[in-house]
Amino acid sequence: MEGYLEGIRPIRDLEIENKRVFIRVDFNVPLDENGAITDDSRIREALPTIKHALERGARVILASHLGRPKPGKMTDAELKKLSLEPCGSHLAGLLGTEVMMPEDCVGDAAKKVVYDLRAGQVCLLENLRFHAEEEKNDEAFARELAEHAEVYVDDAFGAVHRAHASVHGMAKTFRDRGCGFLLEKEILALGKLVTAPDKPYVAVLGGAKVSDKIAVLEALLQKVDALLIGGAMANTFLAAKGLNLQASKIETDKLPLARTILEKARELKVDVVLPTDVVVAGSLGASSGQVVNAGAVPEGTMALDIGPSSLRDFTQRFVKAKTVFWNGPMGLFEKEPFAAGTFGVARALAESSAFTVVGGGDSAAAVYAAGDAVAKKMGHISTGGGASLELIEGKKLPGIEVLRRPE
Ligand SMILES: Nc1ncnc2c1ncn2[C@@H]1O[C@H](COP(=O)(O)OP(=O)(O)O)[C@@H](O)[C@H]1O
Ligand SMILES: O=C(OP(=O)(O)O)[C@H](O)COP(=O)(O)O
Repeated sequence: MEGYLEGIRPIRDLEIENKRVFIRVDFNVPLDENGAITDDSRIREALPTIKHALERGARVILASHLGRPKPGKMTDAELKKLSLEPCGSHLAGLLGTEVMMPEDCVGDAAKKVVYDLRAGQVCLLENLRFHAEEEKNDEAFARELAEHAEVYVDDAFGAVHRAHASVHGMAKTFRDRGCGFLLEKEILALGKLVTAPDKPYVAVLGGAKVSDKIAVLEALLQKVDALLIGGAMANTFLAAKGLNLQASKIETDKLPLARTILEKARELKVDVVLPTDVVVAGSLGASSGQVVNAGAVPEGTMALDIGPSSLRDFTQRFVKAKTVFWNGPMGLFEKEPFAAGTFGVARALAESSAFTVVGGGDSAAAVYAAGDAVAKKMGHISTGGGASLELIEGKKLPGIEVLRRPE
């Protein structure tokens, strides 16, 4: 896996005893309308790094963004909904220790909490994006954040594709900088898919939009032996092959691109497997669906899931595979009548002996929704949606590159 971790020191090699250690985490978790956390996996995944630092007597300063606040353009009440307070309280429960929470990430309030920390104590700064300077990678803001600590650790994989102050600008000011256990695990798992995947390598792509995933489709074509396409994305490909998908979600402006991708796949001898049957209904809110041949979608209906034959075709590909990457649901899996394809792929991957990597976003949520037993059997479930796709595309990510040190 040479390359991806080169020059990056893992936290276990950093001297952190009694030091003030800034750990950038990604606590950008989904919240319900009452502000309760609906999926705490990003917080749980950061625990090994936080515990490691606390057990070694570090003074731990955690920082994260939450959502996309627009400081100056949102009311105080709207901003308050994006406070990290629920994450801090939840973390305190998971750690069984107090988590101090200053009301800001910089300024006197933050400094007081940070400088009063004793060895083995932890604080969580307030949402970094309450300052517009965070997303602008503002130098002065980055310096203010950097003043909090002597060591910088990035464990926020979900945000490494952002050149923001807490991920990029401040990191380069530290001689002692490195990655946490989560970031290391993500880089190892996803980096292996880019550099040396065991073959046969199968990619399963789904979700709503071809346009969001063009770059990753093109990058994957260079690496994989088979590309299985489901979800609304498959509709566009089926339509590109001349099938009438009726009222299904299709990106008509992407039909030429889908044809180009199919052509390229033929040249590269990559098998593209599209659904042969689909589950259709008259509307997104329908209480049941009907399985039909992909070439016989009835007028006025839309394809909302892959059908059982398609699921069998897909599953068969996992049997011989040594590596599988999955991103994007196979259908409208949030609705029970259209969830079988997505959960079926999740269960089949759990049973497969291949090294299975699930890209973040909806596919990770679907794996967790399929149950603990399914999630535990995956090789790796990424905590980053956008970040995992950009890494798979082979892009250099600012939050990773900045951690490299030449010596
Ligand atoms: N056939 C379909 N018709 C309508 N919506 C679909 C279909 N297949 C998938 N979706 C929807 O696409 C969304 C996920 O798309 P996307 O954001 O591209 O995936 P991801 O978050 O995994 O990258 C889900 O909300 C899912 O319900
Ligand atoms: O949730 C995140 O991204 P993801 O939805 O692509 O996984 C990260 O926390 C980054 O957030 P951003 O896309 O608002 O910069």
